[in-house]
Amino acid sequence: MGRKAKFAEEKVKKGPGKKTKKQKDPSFPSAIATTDDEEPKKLSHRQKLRLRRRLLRREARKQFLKELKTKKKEKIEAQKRMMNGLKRDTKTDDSETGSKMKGFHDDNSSWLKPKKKKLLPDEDNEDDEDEEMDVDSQEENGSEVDDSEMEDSDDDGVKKDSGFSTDSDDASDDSSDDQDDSNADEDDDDDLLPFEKAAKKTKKKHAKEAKLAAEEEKEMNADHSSEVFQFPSEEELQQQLPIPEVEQRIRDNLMVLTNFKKFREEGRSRTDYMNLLLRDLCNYFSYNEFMMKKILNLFSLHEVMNFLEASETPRPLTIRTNSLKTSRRDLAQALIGRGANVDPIGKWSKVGLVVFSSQVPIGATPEYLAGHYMIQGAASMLPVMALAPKENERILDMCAAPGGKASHIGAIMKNTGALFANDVNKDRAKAVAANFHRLGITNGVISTLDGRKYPSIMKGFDRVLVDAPCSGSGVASKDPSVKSSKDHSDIQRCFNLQQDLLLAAIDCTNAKSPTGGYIIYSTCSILPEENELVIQKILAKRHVKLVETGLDFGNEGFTKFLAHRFHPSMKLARRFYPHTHNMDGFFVAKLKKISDKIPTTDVEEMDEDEERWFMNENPDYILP
Ligand SMILES: C[S@@+](CC[C@H](N)C(=O)[O-])C[C@H]1O[C@@H](n2cnc3c(N)ncnc32)[C@H](O)[C@@H]1O
Repeated sequence: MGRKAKFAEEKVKKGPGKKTKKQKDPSFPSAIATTDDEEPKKLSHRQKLRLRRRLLRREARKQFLKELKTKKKEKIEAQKRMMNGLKRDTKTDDSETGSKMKGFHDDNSSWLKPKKKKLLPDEDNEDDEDEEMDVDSQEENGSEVDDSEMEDSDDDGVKKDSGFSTDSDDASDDSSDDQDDSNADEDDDDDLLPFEKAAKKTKKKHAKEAKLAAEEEKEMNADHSSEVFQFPSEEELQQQLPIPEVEQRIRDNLMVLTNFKKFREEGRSRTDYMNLLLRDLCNYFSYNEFMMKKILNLFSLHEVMNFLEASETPRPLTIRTNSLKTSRRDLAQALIGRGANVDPIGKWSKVGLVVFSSQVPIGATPEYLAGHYMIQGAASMLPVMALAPKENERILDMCAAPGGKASHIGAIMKNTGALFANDVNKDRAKAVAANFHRLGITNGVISTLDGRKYPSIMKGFDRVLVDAPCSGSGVASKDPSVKSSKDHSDIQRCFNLQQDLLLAAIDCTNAKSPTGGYIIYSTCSILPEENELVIQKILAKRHVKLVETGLDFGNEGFTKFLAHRFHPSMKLARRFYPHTHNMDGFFVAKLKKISDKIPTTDVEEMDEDEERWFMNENPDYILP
């Protein structure tokens, strides 16, 4: 039966029996310890907020766990695929030719995501992206996911709440509040019955919550305009800020620029803010103004940060299997046996491997010395894939040193036909010879001519690769000097040489080749002056057309840039970026030679256009 609760009136004690001495009065949860005449409790504003947060957290946790599960599954499947792929490699690696591949796909989206932590907030989905990146790296390290790593601060300011706290977390939160109250009022409440105590406590708690909610609302409605970024005074601008403060100013400035109407300071123009941003970005990332303006012109405000950040970190170490000597599967097994952690680059390449870690220097393994692989950036494999060499062809690599791409061409040709590897730099050409020797390329002819003179010496090639000398604006992570050493005249010099080399390459190509008649133009620069503009000029000067590269990923070439317009077929070219593809910045265009005819174009008009590009020594950027 149990004992009766003392609901209303105090009953006269009949004397303390054994049981009553032992047991305390029964207590009741606050929810039922109310009298009928009390109104049903409504949720306070704060309670509603908590409830909403709780639901959101629960939802986020569910979503996160789901993503984690999918990722794990994907990783396992990728590993299985890799092993299957590697099994297949033994049969197919040797037939690594463009003819069998219809296009090069990029299904390794996870690898293609740079893993660097973001410096500045994204416009949208920032949390999602960060989380994904964290998960990636955690998975890589094989560590368990720890909720505590996803903490966000609760706006009650009491404690840092786990991002995925459960109801019980909140309950404990509440109970700690209760604890405080009960301690304070303990003495006063001695005379009260337990349910009265509970009701009092609940009322107090609601009052406290109502107060907090009112404060919160007041805070929300408060005028925060004074907290918005204050544009620095002339005096402040003269001061050298510590780097963390420059970073903060970039953040704040970006916030103003992305919501200019709302946050701008009276009397300040967008140019003022952009100039400050330019100055701070140069300072923070160590660029000169010239290069930073070029970059600001290329990307949106949001993307520019991603590009700059990605250009600060090295790209993954990648190697290309030399299919003349081994298969990717055997190479992977050999390197794994030496303590390396390797994975295929992705579906788009049958020969590329990413080296995540290695206990031995990857440039000094017995396999390396035996010529089983070439250390080569992922992007460097793309121009050769676009070239799609065939066996028994005559192919020219006009700017070949140190021979990474030339040896790739040789391997695909299976040492048949003839491979002419040229480079004007005699010292660098020695590296081509050394690499050919190590990798077992036996169909190579090495020369050290100025590529511009090549057509006067030899012509009639089925395919020509022009991996042109360039500013290197896409490889700042490898060579940071590009950030501060290049100026207007360097870019113009590159443009002139690139144009001349490409013209010579076209003149060397046999338009009537039964198997080819193709020219690949590539650079490790992201500047349109060295890419689309070069192709645009060439389209007017030679009878060629742009064709598909066969690379199914990469951004399209520009058909317009600032006030300039390029040929619509320019979209067939491909652009690769460190922040988008986790590769060096690269440009690849494929041309088909139609005939030897030289088009008659209005040269004067073309020169004027060219002048417009290069006349301004310090071109202004367009405000995004
Ligand atoms: C981007 S690198 C080539 C990299 C090479 N394709 C590889 O994959 O290893 C450009 C090369 O062009 C060469 N070069 C510069 N001017 C040249 C010219 N006028 N004729 C031929 N080669 C030239 C440079 O010596 C440099 O080695």
